[in-house]
Amino acid sequence: MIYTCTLNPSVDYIIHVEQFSQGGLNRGTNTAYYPGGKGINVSRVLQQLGQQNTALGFLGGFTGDFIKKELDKSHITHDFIETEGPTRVNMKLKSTEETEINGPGPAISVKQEQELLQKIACLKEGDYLVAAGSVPSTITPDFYVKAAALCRKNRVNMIADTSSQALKQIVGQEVFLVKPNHHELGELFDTTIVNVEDAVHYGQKLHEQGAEHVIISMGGQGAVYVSGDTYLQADVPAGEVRNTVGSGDSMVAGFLASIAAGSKPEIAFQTAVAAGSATAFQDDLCKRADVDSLLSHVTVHSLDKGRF
Ligand SMILES: Nc1ncnc2c1ncn2[C@@H]1O[C@H](COP(=O)(O)OP(=O)(O)O)[C@@H](O)[C@H]1O
Ligand SMILES: O=P(O)(O)OC[C@H]1O[C@](O)(COP(=O)(O)O)[C@@H](O)[C@@H]1O
Repeated sequence: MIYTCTLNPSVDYIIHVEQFSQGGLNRGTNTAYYPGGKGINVSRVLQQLGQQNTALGFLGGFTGDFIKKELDKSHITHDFIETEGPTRVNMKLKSTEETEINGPGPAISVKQEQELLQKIACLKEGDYLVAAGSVPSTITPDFYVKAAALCRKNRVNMIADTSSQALKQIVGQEVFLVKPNHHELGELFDTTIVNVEDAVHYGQKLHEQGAEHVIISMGGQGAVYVSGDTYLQADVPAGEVRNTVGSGDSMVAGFLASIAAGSKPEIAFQTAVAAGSATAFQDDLCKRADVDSLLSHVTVHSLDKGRF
């Protein structure tokens, strides 16, 4: 069984403004609301790709109700812990540039945090837990480390997609997959990742420190995969980019859906890139048909390990 865990979900509010003027009155041309937060995005794409899963985490208020209704509409099982305050609204402003404003999210009590850890402690051998997104400031900063310890104890495959301090803490833990983007990877090692060589070099370090599979996404420059003796690089297919919010989450879902269906890592990586790009090429997250039609346009090359 696959579980996703979103500590700080969001309603993603997309607003298009033709010429954004800072400090002025701006009127949007079109708007949309999507259930968001990294784990929830992974749940939605997994469902599209035929993998039933359960979404865990914290939700509250009218925004939390919206997310639950949307998940119900998509037939995604969920088991959230209710917060008193409302789930945040993250604004994604589309103008000549993409600007994101992600809120802090509601307060979470120690009791609520314990409740979630108890749910994670009940997962069974062979299950997958996708722990994705930022850790709210009101819970213990090492929440993902605690989750990783429970997963290791119960032989649950943990996937971590996070950034900043939470990513730093997960390094050194035995996890199934980590998927930083190249900015997050650079921040982690206090460097700048400019090319595939850099991505492989630092990806290797994550693998050596406990991550079985490592994917480094590089936006329009494609992605790199590192595990054992397998080093792969993929280019992105051609297409018109409409909205990259959720592309990274779609990659995680693409990889996991493919692995859970019994594919080899090469195919799972190709599916991951197809799913990431399929999301980038439309307003909402990708649909199964989009991923299927992009798959053959994603070229995956083996990289010679001796080069690194
Ligand atoms: N400009 C783009 N063109 C095509 N695909 C893209 C583009 N930007 C992102 N993607 C797809 O989405 C994946 C994840 O994007 P990235 O921005 O690196 O992740 P994140 O959303 O985690 O920051 C990429 O590997 C690629 O497959
Ligand atoms: O938990 P964080 O880091 O604030 O991120 C939450 C945001 O990330 C998203 O999950 C999108 O993530 P990606 O673009 O990295 O795939 C949005 O849905 C949400 O608004």
